[in-house]
Amino acid sequence: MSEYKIAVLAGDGIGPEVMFEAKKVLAAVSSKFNIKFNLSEFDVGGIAIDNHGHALPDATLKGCEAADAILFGSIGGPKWDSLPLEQRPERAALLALRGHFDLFSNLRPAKIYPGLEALSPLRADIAASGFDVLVIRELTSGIYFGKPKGLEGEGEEQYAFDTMRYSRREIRRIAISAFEAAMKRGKKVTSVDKANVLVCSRLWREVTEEVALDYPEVKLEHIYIDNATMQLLRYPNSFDVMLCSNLFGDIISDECAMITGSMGLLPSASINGSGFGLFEPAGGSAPDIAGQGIANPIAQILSLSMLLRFSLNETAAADAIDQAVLQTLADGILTGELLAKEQRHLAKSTSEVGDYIVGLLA
Ligand SMILES: NC(=O)C1=CN([C@@H]2O[C@H](COP(=O)(O)OP(=O)(O)OC[C@H]3O[C@@H](n4cnc5c(N)ncnc54)[C@H](O)[C@@H]3O)[C@@H](O)[C@H]2O)C=CC1
Ligand SMILES: CC(C)CC(=O)C(=O)O
Ligand SMILES: [Mg+2]
Repeated sequence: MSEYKIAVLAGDGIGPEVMFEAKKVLAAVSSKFNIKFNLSEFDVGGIAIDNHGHALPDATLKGCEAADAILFGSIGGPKWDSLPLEQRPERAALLALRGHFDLFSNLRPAKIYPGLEALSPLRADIAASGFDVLVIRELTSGIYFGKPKGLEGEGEEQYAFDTMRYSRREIRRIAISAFEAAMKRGKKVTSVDKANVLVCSRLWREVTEEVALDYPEVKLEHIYIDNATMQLLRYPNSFDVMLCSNLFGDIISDECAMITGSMGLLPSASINGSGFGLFEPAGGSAPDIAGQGIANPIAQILSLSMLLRFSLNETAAADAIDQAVLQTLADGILTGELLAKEQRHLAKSTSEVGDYIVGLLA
């Protein structure tokens, strides 16, 4: 029997609600596929500040180091918004974890599920053309990791700055991730930048072109970020793999999530060079809906599937979860944000969606 250690960090807001469903799904695949999972749960984010005085306590970091993979919920919320940036959950825990484990390669797959075209906010004829994109986002450098500085000067001349910095090495390794992924998909990489104004983007283009030489079967295109946000809505099926820097990938992946119908459908995998990873929904702690039992658990459950596939190589279990999610959506078992106002009375709760998926895995 295979046996794995998973660090479970549910976090804040809807994090614990959707994590509860993912753990039910994990128990179901454990029985079905005879795999033993030893789960260790740790505080992270705002809850960790409240309980331990720090968003990423030592015990949490050590627990993650001891694990085969990390299943992460989401963190942050209004309660901790007024803290200095360096103490906020987003920087002190999430960016810290990404940096600590060198999780540079962030995979965010987004697709319109068959039969669910009407859930997409895209115009119907455009949605019908299909949408299946893998955003590959650089996750441990760029402007989120450049040293911030503020405040200097006085009055209206007071200023603050953030720094965007990319090395050739950092660009090369994320570009390789994108080309490798494209080889297994539609053999097209669209690199998103702002090379008409940013020097980092000029280097990004140059290195991406160099990497492309090793992948003659893959078509490389470059697009400016502003145009990319527009073309995603206009010709969504013209994209396959979108290669993005940290900031642009953050923005583009939220747009891709919404094209599929909801932020609550988009999982993500953040992986380092050794295959170790942290797996989390692409969205945040959704304070506007937290505590109501209405959050969509699918992004968290699909993040679990990515953990099984990418870090543990448990392909059959991952496939079974993906299949059960597809079936659930096709059967119309949907949380409220996926439904039109007049159909909201048909909405299922977070736990009803989780239970349905578990039922399909029995
Ligand atoms: N990885 C993480 O832990 C992240 C944390 N955050 C933090 O989360 C907090 C809230 O951020 P927002 O900007 O509001 O972004 P958000 O992603 O939490 O929410 C944006 C919108 O998507 C909806 N949404 C998100 N997940 C959903 C789900 N599973 N089911 C149904 N609807 C869902 C929310 O209700 C909201 O309307 C902030 O403190 C932010 O810094 C934001 C992004 C990522
Ligand atoms: C702390 C933020 C960078 C989190 C976020 O928005 C994301 O990873 O998508
Ligand atoms: Mg984001």
